[in-house]
Amino acid sequence: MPESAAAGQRPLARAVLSSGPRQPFGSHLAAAMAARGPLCVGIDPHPGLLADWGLNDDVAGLERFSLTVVEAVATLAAAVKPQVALYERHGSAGMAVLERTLAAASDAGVLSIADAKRGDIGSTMAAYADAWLRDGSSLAADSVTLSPYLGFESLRPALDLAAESGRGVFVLALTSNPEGKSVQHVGGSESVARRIAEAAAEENRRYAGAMGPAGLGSVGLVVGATIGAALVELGLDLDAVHGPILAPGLGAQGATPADLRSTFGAAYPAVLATSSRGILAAGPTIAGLRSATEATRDGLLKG
Ligand SMILES: O=C(O)c1cc(=O)[nH]c(=O)n1[C@@H]1O[C@H](COP(=O)(O)O)[C@@H](O)[C@H]1O
Repeated sequence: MPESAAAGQRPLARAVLSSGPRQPFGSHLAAAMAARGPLCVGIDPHPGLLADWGLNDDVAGLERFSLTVVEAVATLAAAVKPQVALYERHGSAGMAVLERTLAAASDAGVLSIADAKRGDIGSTMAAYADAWLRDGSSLAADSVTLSPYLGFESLRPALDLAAESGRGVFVLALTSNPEGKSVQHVGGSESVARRIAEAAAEENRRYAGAMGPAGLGSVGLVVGATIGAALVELGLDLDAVHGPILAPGLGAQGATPADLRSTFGAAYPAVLATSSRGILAAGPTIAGLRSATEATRDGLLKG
């Protein structure tokens, strides 16, 4: 029996785990990206996609959709990213489907990123951390997206619990939506986004000993593939972060693999590109989803 299952915990994605003690999330992700390529498949069960797949916009449709995506891409993608809002809109039964989706991803050996974008004052943040990052929680994923709008340090309970439990976080820095600029670019050369990147770098330095040979920390950033020249304009040094960069915007939001390479430059090896609708539109067949995933991944590898 795997050591973590023996301890009564739901195991991290086993396929990318080497044997031995639990490793930090950044090491798992680096290994998964090296083995499978730099693609995360977003699981976004939008009502329109459910309809296109011939499914009802209900809990049964949600479950069929989610488990089909996991089955199709688990051996091809470095990670899957269920979008929490699209489960939450179905109420408690929808959240139960999310739990089963996370469990299915773990069983299938693919890392999970719960796209929950959580952020609150520290005492409440501790409860969010318990939900998404604590061993034994039915919603615990391998990592979670966090919003630092209440201040990076307000995320402390999640940062500490992630480090303690071998999980990871992705903190929003430069988001893919055009409105993000109105907050994230404020401050010019001392921009909000730059402060977030510096705080993430500092956090990864604190846990540098746990980084593993691949050198990826477990505190990642979210930086959209659609941001154009913002990294240069704002002076963000993503190399110094030493963590994974989750890059949404590929496909449905218009970014191409070539955009990713030009946007991220020397930091590209740390970039985990994520696409949801661009791949999900190829369903409902497993073969369709697999071929869209492979084509997207190959595009990223070739640039
Ligand atoms: O944190 C995210 O994943 C995220 C951050 C961001 O800046 N932009 C962004 O699109 N996302 C998420 O990434 C997914 C993008 O979906 P597609 O546009 O369909 O590929 C959605 O689930 C968004 O919520």
